[in-house]
Amino acid sequence: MNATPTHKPKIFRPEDVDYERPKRGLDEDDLRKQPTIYRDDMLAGKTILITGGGSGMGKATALLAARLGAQVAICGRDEEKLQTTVKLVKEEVGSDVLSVGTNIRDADAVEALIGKVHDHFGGLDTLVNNAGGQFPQDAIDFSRKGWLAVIDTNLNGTWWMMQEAAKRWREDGKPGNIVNIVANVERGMPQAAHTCAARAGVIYLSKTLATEWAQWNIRVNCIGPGVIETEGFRMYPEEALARFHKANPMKQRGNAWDVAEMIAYLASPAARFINGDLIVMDGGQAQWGVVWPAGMPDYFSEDGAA
Ligand SMILES: CCCCCCCCCCC/C=C/C(=O)SCCNC(=O)CCNC(=O)[C@H](O)C(C)(C)COP(=O)(O)OP(=O)(O)OC[C@H]1O[C@@H](n2cnc3c(N)ncnc32)[C@H](O)[C@@H]1OP(=O)(O)O
Ligand SMILES: NC(=O)C1=CN([C@@H]2O[C@H](COP(=O)(O)OP(=O)(O)OC[C@H]3O[C@@H](n4cnc5c(N)ncnc54)[C@H](OP(=O)(O)O)[C@@H]3O)[C@@H](O)[C@H]2O)C=CC1
Repeated sequence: MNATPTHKPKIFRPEDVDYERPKRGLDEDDLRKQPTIYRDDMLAGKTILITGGGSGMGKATALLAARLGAQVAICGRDEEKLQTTVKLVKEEVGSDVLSVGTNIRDADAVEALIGKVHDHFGGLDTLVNNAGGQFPQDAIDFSRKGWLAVIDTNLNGTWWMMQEAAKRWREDGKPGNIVNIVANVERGMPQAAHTCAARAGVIYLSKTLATEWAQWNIRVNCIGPGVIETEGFRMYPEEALARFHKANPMKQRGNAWDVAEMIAYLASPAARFINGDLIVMDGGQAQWGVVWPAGMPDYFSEDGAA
């Protein structure tokens, strides 16, 4: 007997995104006002490369790192978004950000990017793999192209970045530091199975490389954000957004600055003995509940089919 589908989630596609919706997360005015506990020369003399630096957590990290004295490089696919970060940092800190349009899925482009950062700054200290994304959908309905797009971006793209950065560190005999932004996947992620698979891959890749690459003084760690309100939220339906924060016992959303401050810590000398770790920033969500970003199927509701 065929089960009758009772659950028809509204899936937002990029063309459905309404950019006139209320702002999501910290805007530039908010970012300018964020305080930091760190000393203002904490990252002086360090070079940091942030993928996906044109928005959300990547943009917040670029600004914070520049404020702490780092030389900053960013990449992403959308030149317009990248330029908003370049301008923000210039206005706030006065320093120039190196911006290189790059699709991290393209291994040749990634190799060129790492080369440009080395040529421009004379080296790289910390790589932040923040670029990524997915769309909420029941796994059974994923198209092949959709599955491949998410795996290629979040797993393969992150790997190309890690490998190219590490090759240069090994060649130059310089220490290296990698921070991978993943997600809170320990209980699985219904309606985000593609990203869950990719992020779990990155976490265990990172744990493995933390050992394999320790001989070259390269550290590898991950940050697993829970619900962090950013521009990326515009991809989700309002009904889902109204529920996201209820999936953690604090009943709050994190913000891009929370994550930026953790990244800055991992980029600092204070983190020199942290390696192969996953730092979860989810307000306790892992112990509390799961999110259904495209709507919970009736089966799971209290009076749903048993
Ligand atoms: C890690 C959180 C998981 C969420 C679940 C828990 C919810 C907790 C709350 C936290 C919310 C978290 C939010 C974020 O992570 S926001 C920050 C990240 N930003 C994004 O995710 C940006 C939006 N996503 C994308 O840009 C795309 O999804 C993608 C990552 C796939 C980009 O790939 P590409 O550039 O190649 O995109 P295309 O448009 O060409 O699509 C390729 C194929 O992918 C399929 N697809 C794409 N979008 C959808 C959709 N909305 N619904 C169904 N299928 C989709 C499709 O097959 C595309 O091919 P076609 O267009 O030819 O059909
Ligand atoms: N916000 C949240 O609650 C959570 C977010 N995350 C993850 O954290 C990271 C940052 O997310 P957030 O700041 O919220 O969202 P954003 O959508 O603002 O940031 C994602 C960035 O990734 C870049 N990007 C995506 N695909 C590629 C690609 N193929 N090549 C280069 N750059 C790419 C985008 O830039 P462009 O469009 O220019 O290519 C964009 O700037 C993402 O990996 C996200 O999935 C994880 C858990 C929860």
